[in-house]
Amino acid sequence: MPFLEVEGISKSYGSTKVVDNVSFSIAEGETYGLLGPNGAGKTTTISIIVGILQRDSGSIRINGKEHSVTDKASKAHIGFVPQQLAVYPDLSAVDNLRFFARLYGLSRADARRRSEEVLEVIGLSDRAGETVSAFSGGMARRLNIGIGLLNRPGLLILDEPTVGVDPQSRNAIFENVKKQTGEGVAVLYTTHYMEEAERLCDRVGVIDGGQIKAEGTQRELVSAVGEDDTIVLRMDGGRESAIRTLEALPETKQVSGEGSEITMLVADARAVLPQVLDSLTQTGTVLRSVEVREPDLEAVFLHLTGKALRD
Ligand SMILES: Nc1ncnc2c1ncn2[C@@H]1O[C@H](COP(=O)(O)OP(=O)(O)OP(=O)(O)O)[C@@H](O)[C@H]1O
Repeated sequence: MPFLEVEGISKSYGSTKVVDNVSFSIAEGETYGLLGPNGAGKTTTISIIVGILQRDSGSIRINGKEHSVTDKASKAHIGFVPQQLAVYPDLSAVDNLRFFARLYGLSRADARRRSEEVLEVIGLSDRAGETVSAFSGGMARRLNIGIGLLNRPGLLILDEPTVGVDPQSRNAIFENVKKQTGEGVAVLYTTHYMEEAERLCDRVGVIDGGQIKAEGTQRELVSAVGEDDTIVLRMDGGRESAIRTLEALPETKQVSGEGSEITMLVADARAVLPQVLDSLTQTGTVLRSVEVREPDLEAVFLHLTGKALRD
């Protein structure tokens, strides 16, 4: 049973549908990415799940039960890290955590204990007493994530958590997310960065104009849109005979050569690579290098929406 089940949620402003019949589910320990450009409807979808906004229709189940934002137990399943920083700049990191832990209803002693644990998780234990206004953007964002972890949520929702963050903090954020999924937390992660969706998410929902256009693992999405893989082979000589060998393989869609390089298109490079290497070895071709290029989510997005993912 999935931990989060979103079914057919919609939201309109006036006559504009900004979330249009969106459905997806996330299992325990799974990271699900909502990938789409600015204005696609990611924040609105999240705001509905968190309860900041009301949906016009659709249903949400968490841990098998109808999710109601007025139900404390239901809300306690969710840890939410908003796009905008929601920390007090004049307080220290530890005081921020203790304050929010008390807001979540933890006793004073539990709030202290949990704040120390969370500082450890987000890697800020040695900066705990420093005022947040002295933090870098990335450190403040890690603290923001820490607040989302205080109540040990089963579902962690992060809205574009790496925007404007330095590479080191970005990696720390990724590690935090992986640590959480390792402990069984279901993660909903929105981004307009294809690389993040590819690196972090088990499954991705491609969202545009309020609609989920396609969903699956990167591999599934790429094969669904029918983009071919490319294999680039470099060799010292014998290019023409190698091309003839490769053209004879049943899986080959296209082969072309230039200089010491051969480029071939196939549906699934990983599946045919052993055969490609075998047949070239048999005909005496000496390879210098082999490179496999699989189509990325950018190509998928372009294919599905007719536009680029980037701003
Ligand atoms: N209160 C509102 N009134 C009218 N339109 C709104 C309102 N809030 C959001 N929208 C519109 O809804 C659409 C979806 O916005 P949303 O913030 O969910 O997108 P997003 O994918 O999260 O993008 P971003 O990363 O820029 O936040 C946008 O076209 C936005 O202009």
